[in-house]
Amino acid sequence: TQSTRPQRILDAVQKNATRGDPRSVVKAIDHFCRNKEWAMNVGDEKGCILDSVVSEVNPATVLELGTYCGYSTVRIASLLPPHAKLITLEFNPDFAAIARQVIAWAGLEDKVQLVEGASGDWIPKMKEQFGVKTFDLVFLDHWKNSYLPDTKLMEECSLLRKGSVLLADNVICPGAPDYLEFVRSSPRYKSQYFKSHLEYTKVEDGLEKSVFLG
Ligand SMILES: O=C(NCCCCc1cc2ccncc2s1)c1cc(-c2ccc(F)cc2)cc(O)c1O
Ligand SMILES: [Mg+2]
Repeated sequence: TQSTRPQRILDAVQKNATRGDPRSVVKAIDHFCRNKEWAMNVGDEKGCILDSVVSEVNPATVLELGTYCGYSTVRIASLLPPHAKLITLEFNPDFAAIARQVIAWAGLEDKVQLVEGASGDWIPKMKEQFGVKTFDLVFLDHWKNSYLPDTKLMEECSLLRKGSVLLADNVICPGAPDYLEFVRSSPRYKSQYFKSHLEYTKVEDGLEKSVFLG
């Protein structure tokens, strides 16, 4: 039967990465997506910026919106302190099934809770379902036109505290113009743009880091 791209990414991980070695999982996916088939992982160039923000924040609680194959999930979880928790939401069940296996191959299943469903449904249930008070870091990498409504929803659900960091992928390509305008003009956020490139290409893209001021 015809395999899907996420399945081919998982195959590349299982063939080329070492079980329990997150860096080898990241390397295997980047090699596959750069040399065989493009895929919408945050990638190595923006991934380094992601790593530096995660290390700087040193979060105890992380929310990732948009898991895909688990590439950024593995990058983030591999940098978390012991007992820290990452909740990642994925809408597509086929992507979620592959991501679970990629996260397991990296040996990070104890740090990661993968939840299947839509961000708009799950954000209001975070506290009651997962005992989360607030998120120290949120990585936005899901539907680009959901970045802004979901950020407002997280505020309304008191999931952000003074100092919570939002890091958004793809603010240039495919783009999230309404979100960018909001976080850059709101007095409740301190925003900073990290210029980079669309994963595995020369096209401009970047990450927007926005600190919630409370
Ligand atoms: O759409 C992208 N990413 C979101 C996929 C949507 C998956 C979702 C997850 C989820 C979880 C919870 N609730 C709702 C949702 S919806 C995306 C697209 C490109 C791209 C760039 C240039 C192209 F020519 C073609 C694609 C690059 C990227 O880095 C992306 O992240
Ligand atoms: Mg992305």
